[in-house]
Amino acid sequence: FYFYSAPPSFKEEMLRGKRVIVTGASSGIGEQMAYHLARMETHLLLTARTEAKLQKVVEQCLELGAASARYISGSMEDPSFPEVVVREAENTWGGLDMLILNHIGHSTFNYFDGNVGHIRKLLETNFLSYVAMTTSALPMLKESEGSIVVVSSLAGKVGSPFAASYSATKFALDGFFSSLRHEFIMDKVNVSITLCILGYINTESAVRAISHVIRDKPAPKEECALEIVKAGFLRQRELHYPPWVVGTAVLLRDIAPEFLDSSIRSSYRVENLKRT
Ligand SMILES: NC(=O)C1=CN([C@@H]2O[C@H](COP(=O)(O)OP(=O)(O)OC[C@H]3O[C@@H](n4cnc5c(N)ncnc54)[C@H](OP(=O)(O)O)[C@@H]3O)[C@@H](O)[C@H]2O)C=CC1
Ligand SMILES: CC(C)CCC[C@@H](C)[C@H]1CC[C@H]2[C@@H]3C(=O)C=C4C[C@@H](O)CC[C@]4(C)[C@H]3CC[C@]12C
Repeated sequence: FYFYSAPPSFKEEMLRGKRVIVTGASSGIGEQMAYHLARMETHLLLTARTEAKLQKVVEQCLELGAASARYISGSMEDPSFPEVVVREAENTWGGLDMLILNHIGHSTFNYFDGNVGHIRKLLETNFLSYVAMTTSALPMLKESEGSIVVVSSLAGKVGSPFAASYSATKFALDGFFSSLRHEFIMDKVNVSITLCILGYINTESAVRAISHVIRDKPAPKEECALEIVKAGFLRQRELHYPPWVVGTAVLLRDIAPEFLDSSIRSSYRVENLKRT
């Protein structure tokens, strides 16, 4: 009840003129967040690797009413790229109100194949780049008393088969950002950190990866994106979306872990998984 009781009221006008970075904005949930933020008349800096897609998303954002919209393309697998993105925001706006960390590198949905090198790369993209962007953006966020939004997953709160590497990078986010939140509060740094715990969402890449193995119906990416933007702006500690699925799983994790584990295992159609 504590988590899902009605949050303080949110009005779209509240975000007008805010300066926001969205990573992984060329598709899926990141793209949808960009559209919501555009309608709310924010200034947007979008990033991902694929320039052609970013160009289209930026055009659409301008049509929807963004105060301004631009992109910078590059890979978060490159350890120097996070700082490049933040510099771009600094040079164009001279400040920043919200940092939305959402991108993920490619991972396959299957048995762990022993590829340690892949985990190392995935940690760079899914975890270290989040830390690096936060570090570079912190002076600007302190000044604006802004917000950091970290997009994670149910697989970052409970273990799930066939996503071991991915899950490790998402658990790392919880450890790092939940510690940092304590420090901000103790140090009177007024920058909020919102950790978003998402269940299965109907983005193209997720549906392609798991629809043959998981029976559950995915939740809509448009609504998911709006809930993330709202939670970040309202400076909520965590977002659980969809609330019922994620709320139940997180609760069961602590009071009935073996029951949760067996329900997770039985939600997979393992026979449809091709061993690689
Ligand atoms: N969909 C789901 O079921 C769930 C999603 N989530 C989380 O939601 C977030 C968004 O997921 P979703 O929208 O489904 O993902 P998508 O695959 O749709 O989008 C991923 C984004 O990241 C970008 N990206 C990929 N590789 C890199 C890279 N090396 N460097 C920089 N950017 C990169 C992609 O663009 P490009 O290829 O152009 O670089 C794209 O914009 C993720 O954090 C994910 O973990 C959590 C739980 C469930
Ligand atoms: C109570 C239980 C039934 C809940 C089980 C939840 C399971 C089914 C859900 C919760 C989070 C989901 C994963 C996720 O976060 C993101 C991705 C990345 C995408 O590119 C490929 C799919 C993948 C691995 C999802 C796979 C399915 C997961 C584990």
